[in-house]
Amino acid sequence: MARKKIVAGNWKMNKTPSEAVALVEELKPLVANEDVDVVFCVPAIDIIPVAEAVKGTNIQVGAENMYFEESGAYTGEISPAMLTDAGVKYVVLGHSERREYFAETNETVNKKMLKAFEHGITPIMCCGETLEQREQGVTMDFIRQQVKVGFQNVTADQAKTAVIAYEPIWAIGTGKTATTEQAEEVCAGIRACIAEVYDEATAEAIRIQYGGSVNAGNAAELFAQADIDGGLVGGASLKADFGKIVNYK
Ligand SMILES: O=C(CO)COP(=O)(O)O
Repeated sequence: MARKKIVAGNWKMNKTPSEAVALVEELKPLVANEDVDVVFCVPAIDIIPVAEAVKGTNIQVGAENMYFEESGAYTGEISPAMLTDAGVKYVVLGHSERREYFAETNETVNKKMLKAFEHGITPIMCCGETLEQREQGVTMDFIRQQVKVGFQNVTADQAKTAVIAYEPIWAIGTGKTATTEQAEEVCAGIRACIAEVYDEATAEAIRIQYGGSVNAGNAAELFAQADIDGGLVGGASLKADFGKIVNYK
């Protein structure tokens, strides 16, 4: 069975609540496409107004991070129950920016993965190599470790519903997209890794996105690859171009 494509915008630290609502209103008609899962992953403070603004549309709301405890003395953090109560269906975990600036590790990503599943939130787990790692020829070793540790104790049934985003760090926000061949090669490698950890059925079901300078011009070719099931889009998710990416065909 063909996997349904999933195109998610990662707004990062952009848009105040009122700007967020205005952007949703602008994008709503442009992203109407029932053949694709469309997700807006937005800053925590924008989640409630965005959830309200997307009511009655095909757009799902995602968070950009989440903590792995239920509640308590964790000043500044957001719990899984807070997200689900606000209508969140997806959460981006382990984005390279969180790994670089906020000390996220494979182990904390794994704890968050387990919590997300427990609460019925679909994780979009990010992985990806640095330029140095690519040049050293260790891309797949590094990514396999991110995936294997990130999925520790995740069941096959849970893994089947998960999303993995392959985002080469050197392609994020740089305008430098991985070539279609490079992107497909790694996404196929991630699927093979899932097949090893679980089984073929899980590898066939899991959705793998490419992220890193996806735009209206390159989406169609990237999403046509056998192992690329959509995209995680940064910069281009904040403008009308996102509609063209969702309607890439
Ligand atoms: O980090 C990304 C999405 O999570 C990619 O960002 P850009 O699309 O701006 O390169």
